[in-house]
Amino acid sequence: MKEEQKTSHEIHTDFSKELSYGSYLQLDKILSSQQRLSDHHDEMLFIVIHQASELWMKLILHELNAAIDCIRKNYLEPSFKMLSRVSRIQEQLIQSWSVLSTLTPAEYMEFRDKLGHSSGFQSYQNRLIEFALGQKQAPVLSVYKHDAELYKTMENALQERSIYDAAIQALSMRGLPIDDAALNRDWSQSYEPNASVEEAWLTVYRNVEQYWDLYELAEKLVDIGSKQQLWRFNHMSTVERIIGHKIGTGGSAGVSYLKKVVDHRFFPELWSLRTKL
Ligand code: HEM
Ligand SMILES: N[C@@H](CC(=O)c1ccccc1NC=O)C(=O)O
Repeated sequence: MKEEQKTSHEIHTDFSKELSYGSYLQLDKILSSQQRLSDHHDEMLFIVIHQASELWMKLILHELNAAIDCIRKNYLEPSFKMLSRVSRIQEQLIQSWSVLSTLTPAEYMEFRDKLGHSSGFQSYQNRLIEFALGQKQAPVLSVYKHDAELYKTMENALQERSIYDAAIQALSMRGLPIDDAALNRDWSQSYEPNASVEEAWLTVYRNVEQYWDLYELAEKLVDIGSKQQLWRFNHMSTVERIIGHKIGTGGSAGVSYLKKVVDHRFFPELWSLRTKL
């Protein structure tokens, strides 16, 4: 005789000793971390958007750092999957501006004064992503000087090779001539464009059948660099929509500062080569 069908409810009823959904995901911690400083309804949106963004940034860093390790070992193929994932996460982050733009200036002004001098400028995960993508700015570390452990972590991250430094090393490992200045440099400094690097990428783009993997790497970097700029642009325009040209809580000029940030280009030769093709 056929065994009587059990409903999904009957299969597991005693969860008391087992790992549960909530304990595995530590939802007690995550879902008790939305503490509003005002009793204004819209502050919840503000907190959740930031927390969700920081979680996605955590995953971006996890993927980017693993991709850098792969590229440095010349395992380009495995890095592609991670870099594609980074790109998709960036799309999620870009989408979050659409949710935040439902916050009107009047709603934000209800609780903005509670934020004091705190600001996204202090997001260390955002700085770690910028460092991993090659935008090294030592002065931004000064905001962490009151936290010795974090300061040390950030100083160490500043000294690490970026994904672009790893890609340039991969060009060299493939026999493409690269100036020593681009291969052995002070990694804590932002990368300066170099003619030999542009020439090497041009060789890759002109001979794709011979350098297919480097070509794919380059295009993945362009995807990530342009999405990072798109995130910055959408941040700037959402901020303008919400606070106009008020100065920032972090002490910057606000939107005019954010406009300058948008101008920064990651992976410069991957852009300059396009005019020469
Ligand atoms: C009402 C919403 C928001 C406003 C009005 C706003 C405003 C600003 C302003 C004015 C700055 C410049 C620094 C300062 O003087 O404070 C800034 C920086 C920043 N914000 Fe926001 N922001 C908002 C939402 C967000 C969200 C949702 C994120 C996501 C994590 C974010 C991340 C950042 C980051 C990373 C910076 C540093 C940018 C840089 O220095 O390159 N912001 N924001
Ligand atoms: N800089 C913003 C404040 C702000 O947006 C903010 C404050 C605390 C935590 C995260 C923030 N988000 C991004 O900058 C402002 O000037 O209104």
